[in-house]
Amino acid sequence: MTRDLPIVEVAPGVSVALFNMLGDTDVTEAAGIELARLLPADIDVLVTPEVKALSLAHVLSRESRRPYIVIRKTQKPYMIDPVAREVVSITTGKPQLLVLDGLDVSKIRGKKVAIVDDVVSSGGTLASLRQIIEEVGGEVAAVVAVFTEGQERPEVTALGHLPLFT
Ligand SMILES: Nc1ncnc2[nH]cnc12
Repeated sequence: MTRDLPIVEVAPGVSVALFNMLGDTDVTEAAGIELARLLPADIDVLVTPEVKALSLAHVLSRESRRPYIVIRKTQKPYMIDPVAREVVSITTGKPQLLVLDGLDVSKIRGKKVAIVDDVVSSGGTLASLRQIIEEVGGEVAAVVAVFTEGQERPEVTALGHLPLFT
């Protein structure tokens, strides 16, 4: 399976080969099935940030038979005691929020968690996700992504690596 990735400038002097799985059923299915094979057997729950990795988390959940929790980018009125962290992501450039609904805390506390993302690049999102998960008593036992980008990330289980153009 091949895709041509457009080179997009996301900040002055920083360009990425943009990988957007949203709406790409074939890539999402293939990547989810492959990553499910690489998932450690003792993982209890998957945690994913909205929105680009959401359908990947669905496939991983189905394949691994583990539930998944979505960390939102905005706080919703229906959330109970939300846990929030600010993050600066490479593709947005602006500070954004990551918010865990308090209702999901009990699904993470005391559990072995795998973080699921599409691309791990600067690691900003990953660091904030870790903080939220650890703050509510979860253990991050794996990080899985379709691609790492830029620097090498031995702690991330990925299917490939993308260059960062600086
Ligand atoms: N190359 C990329 N494509 C999509 N999202 C990204 N986030 C960071 N790098 C990215």
